Amino acid sequence: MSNAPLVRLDGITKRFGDTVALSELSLDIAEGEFVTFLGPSGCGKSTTLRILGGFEQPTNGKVLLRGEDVTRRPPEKRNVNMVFQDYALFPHMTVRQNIGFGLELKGMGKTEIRARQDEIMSFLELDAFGDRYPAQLSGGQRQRVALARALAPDPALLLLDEPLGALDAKLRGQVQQELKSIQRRTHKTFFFVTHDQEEALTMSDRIVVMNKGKVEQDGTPEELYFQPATRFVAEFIGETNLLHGELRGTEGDTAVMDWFGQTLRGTAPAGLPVAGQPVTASVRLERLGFHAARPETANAVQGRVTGKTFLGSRMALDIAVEQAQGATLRAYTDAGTGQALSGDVPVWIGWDEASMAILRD
Ligand SMILES: Nc1ncnc2c1ncn2[C@@H]1O[C@H](COP(=O)(O)OP(=O)(O)OP(=O)(O)O)[C@@H](O)[C@H]1O
Repeated sequence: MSNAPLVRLDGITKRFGDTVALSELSLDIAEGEFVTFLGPSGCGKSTTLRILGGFEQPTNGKVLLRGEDVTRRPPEKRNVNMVFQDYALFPHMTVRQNIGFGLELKGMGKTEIRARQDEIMSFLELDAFGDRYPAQLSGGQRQRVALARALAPDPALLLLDEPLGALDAKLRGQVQQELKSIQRRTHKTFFFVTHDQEEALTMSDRIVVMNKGKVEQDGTPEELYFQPATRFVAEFIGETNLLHGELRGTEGDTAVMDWFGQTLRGTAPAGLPVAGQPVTASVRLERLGFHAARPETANAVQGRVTGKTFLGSRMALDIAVEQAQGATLRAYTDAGTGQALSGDVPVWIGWDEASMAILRD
């Protein structure tokens, strides 16, 4: 069984009465991965986490840990630990006691517990807070104690349910970096749940985008951002241009589409509709380039700047593409280029094939 993935979810369906929270979800997680489950409210993220943790039973399907079926095994017998959004620290226990709690449950001896508490407090820079109670800590420190308590028993898998939700924006960014660095240093497998796409892009090795109880797309942050397979993913992650047109055909990984009389080339996911059908393409704002003359890029159209938004280090431009019946594009450019472009003179806009993903609906 040594080749088995750390976690395998095998055809998990979960129903609550008439609600289908998860529908035949299958997923492997390798040892040491930082996997983020991303999706809108109600898509089944917490339910998946609860099933992995043993707090909930699936209606159908299996949960395997290192190849072993643990579907019916209670949480304390799984070697999996969870960090909750509200941390769930014991208010009447000190930091040291909170960290020791899981170790006592495991039946560790006093000396061993003390050594492990010291080790984990030093690792997470909590040494100075051992005798404090949760109420005497800042939000970020409490978050670290929750993490220390969950890591102390050395679980094979750590489940994190929106653990940064209670932190303000500035602290959140800092704790994101910390959490990522802790994951790297411990080589632990983190399964992180969030509905915040930016957080997912920043922290993860791999993102699983969920929609209505199903996996919408599973890939690296770069793949999901630049090669979204579906319209849902393209719109959920970052800002994008959606170009509505008609599919001309596919040649290997390339798809050719007609966009109001303009022929455009992009990357094609598996399962595209047949030629002649309406399709949507996604191209990110920062992938559009401005040129005085027609560029050599696979895609080039002429347009006029109709609006400018100053964003500090860069500028967002709205462009009307006259050759495409006035359809609009939005692009980011540096502030200097943005300022120099006038709405009176048409400008060429170019982007390459790899920058545009043709989407499945
Ligand atoms: N105990 C329950 N009883 C009935 N329905 C439930 C229960 N738990 C979850 N659901 C339903 O299952 C679906 C998935 O819920 P889940 O909590 O997994 O979503 P989520 O993606 O974690 O959402 P959020 O981001 O809001 O936490 C929802 O429609 C929810 O209403």
